[in-house]
Amino acid sequence: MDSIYDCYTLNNGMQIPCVGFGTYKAMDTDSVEVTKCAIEAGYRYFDTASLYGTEEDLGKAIKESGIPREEFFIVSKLWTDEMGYEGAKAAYERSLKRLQLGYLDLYLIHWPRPSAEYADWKKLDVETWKALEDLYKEKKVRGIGLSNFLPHHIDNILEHCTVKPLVDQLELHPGYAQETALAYLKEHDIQPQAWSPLGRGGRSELMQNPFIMELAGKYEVSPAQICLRFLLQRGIIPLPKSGNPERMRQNQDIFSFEITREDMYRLETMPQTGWLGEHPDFKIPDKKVQ
Ligand SMILES: NC(=O)C1=CN([C@@H]2O[C@H](COP(=O)(O)OP(=O)(O)OC[C@H]3O[C@@H](n4cnc5c(N)ncnc54)[C@H](OP(=O)(O)O)[C@@H]3O)[C@@H](O)[C@H]2O)C=CC1
Ligand SMILES: O=C1CO[C@H](CO)[C@@H](O)[C@@H]1O
Repeated sequence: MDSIYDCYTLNNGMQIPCVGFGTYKAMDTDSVEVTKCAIEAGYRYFDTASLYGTEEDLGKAIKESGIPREEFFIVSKLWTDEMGYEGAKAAYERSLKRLQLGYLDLYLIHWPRPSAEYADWKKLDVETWKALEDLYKEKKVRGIGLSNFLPHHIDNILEHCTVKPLVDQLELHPGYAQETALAYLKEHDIQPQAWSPLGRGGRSELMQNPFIMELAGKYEVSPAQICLRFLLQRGIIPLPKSGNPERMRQNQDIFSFEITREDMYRLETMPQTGWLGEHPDFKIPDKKVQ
């Protein structure tokens, strides 16, 4: 991988860029401007969701960029209150409408269950997946996948599917390595993607971790670049978000250095902070908590 334009090949033969741009909280600033800025910085892969409230502005920025649609890789996700066969199909149409696009490159189920107490999640997941399979078979979407699905959730999908998931988007960073989930994804040829790859950045625990800071000094890069390069070298697609042009640039400047095997091992085995966001079985986000 030499640049953010380089791609992995997914299990259906489709190409996916090795770095994406996250749009959650892009609404905190002017998200059309933020997205335009990210496009100018070179990003073409954008991650959104019906939850984020960024689909309309992302669509607007794409349109106004004048860059052909095919040069972008656009991913959205259906929220927990849009699950079920009919719910998922209708949600896809709403996302397309907000984005003003004719198709998405990937459409994902955002969470495997609507709440920790929701007992019948297996049935709901399969019904939702069937809708995504039909969208895929009808060629309305280029690819379909999962988000926040752990091995036991994916087992259920694999038992009932006719189309295999292409990707799974998980919280992944050096403080939360998720080895078991990653080994499972590798075994099943499902591409891992990292949400909150910077551990939510800013002055977070991860950005101030002494070992990450030591490596940043050694490689003459920032702590954020260490986190992103670490994911890249593990074959994981990071989806960093930034509203700041300098940090947008910095987050894609991760191809001119290589973390040694020894330092990779130290990063892989560093003390874990655990999950910072939510856990797919214990702490499920509420749509109102944005
Ligand atoms: N599937 C899912 O359930 C989830 C998916 N996601 C996706 O993943 C994306 C990224 O995750 P997110 O939670 O936003 O967290 P990130 O780990 O990407 O961190 C974003 C924060 O880091 C700051 N930041 C960005 N670049 C740098 C840098 N170089 N140095 C220091 N700080 C920096 C940003 O501030 P600033 O803007 O000021 O630069 C922002 O506050 C989301 O936008 C979304 O698309 C996220 C959560 C859950
Ligand atoms: O995608 C997402 C963005 O972050 C939110 C807050 O952690 C999550 O709930 C959601 O899944």
